[in-house]
Amino acid sequence: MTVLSISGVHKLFNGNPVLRGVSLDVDEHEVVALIGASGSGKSTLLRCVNLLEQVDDGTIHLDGRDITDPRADPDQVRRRIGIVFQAFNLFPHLSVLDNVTLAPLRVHRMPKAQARAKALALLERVGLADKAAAYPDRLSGGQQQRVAIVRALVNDPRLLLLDEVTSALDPELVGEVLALIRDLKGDGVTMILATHEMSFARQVADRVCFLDGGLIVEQGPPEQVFGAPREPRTRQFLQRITDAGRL
Ligand SMILES: Nc1ncnc2c1ncn2[C@@H]1O[C@H](COP(=O)(O)OP(=O)(O)OP(=O)(O)O)[C@@H](O)[C@H]1O
Repeated sequence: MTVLSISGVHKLFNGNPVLRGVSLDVDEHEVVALIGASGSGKSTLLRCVNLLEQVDDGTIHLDGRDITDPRADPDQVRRRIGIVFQAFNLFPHLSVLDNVTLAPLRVHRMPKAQARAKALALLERVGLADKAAAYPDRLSGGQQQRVAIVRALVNDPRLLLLDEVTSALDPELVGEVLALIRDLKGDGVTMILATHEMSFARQVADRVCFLDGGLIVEQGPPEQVFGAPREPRTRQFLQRITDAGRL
């Protein structure tokens, strides 16, 4: 079953095309990794899916509904599509629990007891129940990022978008976030992740899409894209990464 259908999406910034006709269908329980050089449009694509950016052309359907229709309610859409960024963006003046329940309570009008119970269950699941009352500055980067992931999951989204979620972490903290994402995959969470970590894409993705110049140039199972890339541009990109010692 198709959860997300991106069709012919174009996005321009100041007249410069950043997405040039991207089409991508994501199935339920599928994990899709977006790879590509800096500036290839990975973040912009995720931001369009979450309606943080408006597409200039094309459509995006979630469960068959056109979310790029101007009549679509962005708050409703964002309840169904969680997003986690490289910078965890937790509110420093709110406890972990309040960070997680803020949007459900303020934006989505979830009853308080339900939001609390849901948040605590998720924090328990990611091993952070004992941090519910703590403030973000008392947490490590890896813990903060796990809280940000919990915050994105608290509405039981249909789709989770992960934008470079390990890039701001010290290397020794990356593992705990990757382990959580692998667990979520095991639970059947549908995800699109943009990453510079090829080993991560290789380990968790069902499908890898290589973006170049605002287009998906090649896509396939990780073993094919990494092991036997068909397109010269994919080969060049992977070669550069290998030369930099990052593959
Ligand atoms: N709000 C904006 N205004 C103007 N230009 C933007 C904006 N957001 C992104 N861009 C430009 O769009 C292009 C694609 O950026 P994007 O962040 O989507 O790439 P990316 O593949 O995610 O890169 P990275 O891997 O570095 O995160 C870049 O040239 C960037 O400078």
